[in-house]
This record gives sequence, C-alpha cells and structure tokens, in this order.
Amino acid sequence: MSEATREGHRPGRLGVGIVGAGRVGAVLGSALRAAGHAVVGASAVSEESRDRIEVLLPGVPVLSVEEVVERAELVLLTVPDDVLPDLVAGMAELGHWQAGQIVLHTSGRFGADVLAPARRAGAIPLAIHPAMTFTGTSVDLSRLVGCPFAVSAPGPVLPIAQALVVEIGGEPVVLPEAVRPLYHAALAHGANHLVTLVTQATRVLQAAGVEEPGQMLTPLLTAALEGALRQGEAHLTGPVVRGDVGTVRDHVAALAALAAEDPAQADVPETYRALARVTTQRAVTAGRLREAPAQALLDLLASPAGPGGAALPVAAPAHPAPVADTPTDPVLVRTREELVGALRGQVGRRAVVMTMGALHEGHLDLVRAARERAEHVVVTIFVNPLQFAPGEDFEAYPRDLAGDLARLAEVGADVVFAPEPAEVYPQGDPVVQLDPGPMGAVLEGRTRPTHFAGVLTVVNKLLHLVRPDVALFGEKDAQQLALVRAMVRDLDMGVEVVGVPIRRDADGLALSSRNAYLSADERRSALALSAALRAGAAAGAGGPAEVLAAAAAVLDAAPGVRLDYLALVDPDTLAVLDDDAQGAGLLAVAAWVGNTRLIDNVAVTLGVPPQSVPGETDQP
Ligand SMILES: Nc1ncnc2c1ncn2[C@@H]1O[C@H](COP(=O)(O)OP(=O)(O)OP(=O)(O)O)[C@@H](O)[C@H]1O
Ligand SMILES: CC(C)(CO)[C@@H](O)C(=O)[O-]
Ligand code: BAL
Repeated sequence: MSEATREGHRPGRLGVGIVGAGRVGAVLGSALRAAGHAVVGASAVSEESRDRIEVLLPGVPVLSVEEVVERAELVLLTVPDDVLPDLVAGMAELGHWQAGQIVLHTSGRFGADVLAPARRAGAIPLAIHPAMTFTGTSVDLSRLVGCPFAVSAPGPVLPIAQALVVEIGGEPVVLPEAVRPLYHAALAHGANHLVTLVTQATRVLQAAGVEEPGQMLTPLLTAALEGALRQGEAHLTGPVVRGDVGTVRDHVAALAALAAEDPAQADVPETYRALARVTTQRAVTAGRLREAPAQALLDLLASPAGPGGAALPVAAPAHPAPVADTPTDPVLVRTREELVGALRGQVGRRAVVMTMGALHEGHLDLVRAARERAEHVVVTIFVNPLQFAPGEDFEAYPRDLAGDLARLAEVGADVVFAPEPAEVYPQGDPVVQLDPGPMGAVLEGRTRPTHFAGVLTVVNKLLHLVRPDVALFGEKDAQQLALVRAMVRDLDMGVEVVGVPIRRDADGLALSSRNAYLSADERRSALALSAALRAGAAAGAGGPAEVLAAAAAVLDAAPGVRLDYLALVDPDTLAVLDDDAQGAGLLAVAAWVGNTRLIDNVAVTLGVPPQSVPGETDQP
C-alpha cells in the first residue's frame, strides 16, 4: 500500500513513472519532480520524446511501458485520448496494475471511468486535465502555476487528485465524470478555434499589406479576450452590434474577392459569415441589437452573393432564434452542419429534389410530386462544377437564390440546401468519382464525356447528405434519370427514384434554366426541337427509320439550329434501337441554338399506331 492511501490526502514522496513522454507527460513529470517526487522512468517512442526527457527530466531512464508500470507508485498516463482505453485494458489483461498504485491520466474528454480495469486490480484511478496548452519546454512549468486542472475521481480518492494538483501549483476544479466531454468541447472550441480565427485575421491583414499583423492585433485581441471573459456578449463591439449593414456588406465583398484571388483564404468568407450570423443572433438575445437591422444582417450574411445579394431567410438555429422565418418559408441551409440540424427531428418520409437553381415550373412540378410522396421535402440548389467541362457554361449558369426561395415557398419545400462548392468538395475535386459506364458515353456523354461522372458523383453525395426515402428527377434529362436509376439499382442504394414528366411552355418548348440565354429570335428557332420530337412520335407506327426521318426533316428545315444528335434509343439502357424495334423507344435530341445547347426528348411507341386523339378514331 502506498503512502498516499496510508496518509490520507497527502500523497507523500512517490516514485513517478511516465507512460508517453509527450509534451504534457514531460512537463507534468518535471513539475512533480520539482514538488519532491522521484521520477523513476519514462517510456518514449519518438526521438523528440527522448530529447524532451533529456532536457526536462535529466537522468530519468527511458523504459518500456511495462517497466514503467512495474516500478512506479504513481503512473502518469499521458498518451493520446484514443489510445488510452486500450492501453489501460491491455495492461490489466497482462496483470501489470498493482493494488494501491495511483494511476493518473491527463485526457480532457475522459473521467476516471476509463481507468476501471486498473481500479479492478486495486489501483487508485485519477483523471487530472490541465486546462492549458503545452509547448513541451520548461516555459510550460511556469504556466502550471495557477493553472486550472479538471479533476475527476471516485469520492474517497478525490482528495489525492486535488492534493497532487496543488503540489504542482495548479488549481483543482472537480468535475463529474458525465460532463467531461462537454468540458473538453468547450476548451477545444474556445482555444483551438481561437487559433484558427486569429490565424485567419493575421493572414487577411497580411493580404492587406500590413507588415506586422501580430503587433497590430495584439492589443485589440487582448482587450477583446479580457472583455469577453469578463462580460460575455455585453462586451461586443463592432459593426454587427451597431447594426451597420453597409460595413458588413463591404467586409463580405472584400473577403469574397480575396478568397477568389487566393485559394489559401477560401475558408475566410464562410467563417466570417457564420460567426457574424451567430454574433447577430446573440446580440439580439442579449438585447444589444434590434430585430430590423438584425434581419437585414442575417439576410446579407446568408447570401452567397454577399453584397447586392437579395434578402434571404436564414437557417434555423439549434435553439429558437429571436429573428425567425415566416412559417411558409423554407429553411435555407448552406453547410453540412446546418443541413444535419435542419433534418434533425424530421419524422416520416423525406423526399429530395436536386436542382442547379434558376428554378422554373418544371422544377416546381418535381417539388409538387415530392410533396405527394413524402412528409418532408428537401430541395438542393447546387451548380455542380464537377459536371461542367472547361469551356462550358459553369460561370454563366443562371443563379437566383432569392427568386428560387420565393418560388419554393409557394410550393412548400421545407428545407433548401444551397451549399458552396467548397462545402460539397472540401478537398477540391474528389479523388474517387463514380464511373457511369457505357450508358454515360452515349448521347449527352459523347459531347460531354466527363458530364455524367460529375452528375452521379454529386447525386451520390447529396443522397448521402440528405438521406431521403425518395428522390425525384425530371424526364427532361432522360439520360440522367436512366443513369441515376441504374446507379441506385447497381449499387444497392436503397432510395426510390421517381421520374417526373417534362413541363413545356404552351408552344411546346421544354422549360429549362438555359432558356434564359435565348434571344427572342433564338427562342422561336428553339421550337424546332419539340416540333421535331412531335413529328417523330407521330411517325412511331412506321418504325424507327420513319421516326428519325420525320424528326430530322423538321430540324433540317429549322433556321439557326445546329444539331448535335438525334437518336432513337431504348429508354432504360439507352442502346440505339434497331430498325425492326417495336414497343417503347425514347427519341432524344440535342442542338445548339446560337450559343445555347438545349436538350429534349419524347417517348415513342414503335410499330403501333399513335395514341388516338379525342374526337378522332383509329378504328377502320
Ligand atoms: N422542363 C422540365 N420538366 C420537368 N423536369 C425538369 C424540367 N427541367 C428540368 N427538370 C428537372 O429538374 C431537375 C434539375 O434540373 P436543372 O436544375 O438542371 O434544370 P434545367 O432546367 O434542366 O437546367 P438546364 O437545362 O439548364 O440544365 C432535373 O431533374 C431536371 O430533369
Ligand atoms: C441532378 C443535378 C442536380 C446534379 O447536379 C443536375 O444534373 C440537374 O440539375 O439535373
Ligand atoms: N440538367 C442537367 C445539368 C447540366 O446540364 O449540367
């Protein structure tokens, strides 16, 4: 039995062993030594750790873990959190823990329960976490003085933990086992994320040409930190709490421009927007900001376009926000995290409609069909760079998030997920992409060879992120629909795929976001596509050759239309149909009208007279 238990709360002089002489282990070992304990050995794997032992713990032998545990009365487990449970259990299995031995770990997230295997062998389990960051040098020793330590241990031995902390100059703060993860999350959020924030601020100042950003930031950040620690939100200063919308708009614009220029700063605008949104909401709660300027700020901060961007509803915060959406507005979410929050608590079936925005009635048909099939409808709006080849219209593609949200409010979407490319592809282009196979190489795939790999990859990702029961796609993109069905079938993706008929204008033109590119003359020329398809379908009874000839004749005669392809294919496999094919076919067309590439298609019944039209009869 050790002196610690004999003498009650005073550990006395102990033989200390250190398992894992990383920064924390070496510094705490050195502090315990200074407090009069003897360090009997330390285990160290890396060269760095051995060097550290030489400097901070001169004369201490480097031993194996087993030897350290065997020789020590107080074992300091200063290993990474994830290693700790297995290490403790492994040593127990091998029978190394000793009765009366103090086993102390310094993980923030765990309490003393993780040491249960040692406790069962009669050891005294203590969890002692310094709320401090370490460099692994002697500088840290002075930081221990007055440093708070979270202490968790079974009641009877808690005083031993407290006494050890006091010996090395720290301030013990007793924490119940159950709150350790929350405690540790708070420290990581405050300290680690502060480093990210300050680093971003430093880099942005550098970009602004400030030579000594550290010097410029130190007095202000020190004052802000002291103020926040003393007064919380009551200490908030700056444009958000002043309701200075114009200034925040300028900030967002300047940061977006910087991010566009310098990919290393690409994460700054979103961080700024996210923190400014939260700051706005907290300022309202704290009674420091009125609702009108708060809503203006939230609208601005939710917009990807930033300055000049129209007002937008904002993501539902985790707790009810003082500035709320009207009940019919869909909740707009921009990040994966916000999406998870918006989906949390949904009960019943969920449908997804994936779009690239610039929504029209065709898209709204998809949402209406979704409403009929599910309790919750999620619409994604994402112009997916991966499905555009260089030279295609990715940059020019119409974007109108504010208009889209207004339209979606009318048909009743619940959640709109409109992420930035960096949110969908945080590592840039994905290393692993889906191969659409031969079905992706025909029709659209001949002109856009990389297109369907990009489509299927993003559809797959969005299905994983949204986790719907049903996904709806338009028949206007018939090849896309066929490929999504094939992917879901071949990869056992377990989502129902529903096709929705093509919505057309009264004159037959299929609705498409790209119709916005057309001049009035071009729009007239574009009618040739649907007219050709109608002519082809009407010739179905005559078989494939007649269908193609009838459609081609219309296209040939059309001014301003440059054909890419006209094809009659199997609707499921997309294989070109033989001349003697009967039954269902898909007649698909793609053509340029001016610089705009349009697609359209129609179902054709081959070898059977066309369906009767009311008022006519097919009977002889
Ligand atoms: N006219 C339409 N009728 C029915 N569904 C449509 C129509 N247009 C698009 N969709 C469907 O809406 C979904 C999203 O398509 P997308 O956002 O690409 O719109 P789009 O109008 O087809 O744009 P573009 O033709 O410029 O690519 C797809 O499933 C697509 O098939
Ligand atoms: C399915 C889709 C949203 C994937 O980007 C897109 O191809 C579209 O809009 O059809
Ligand atoms: N509607 C298909 C998407 C695209 O053309 O990229």
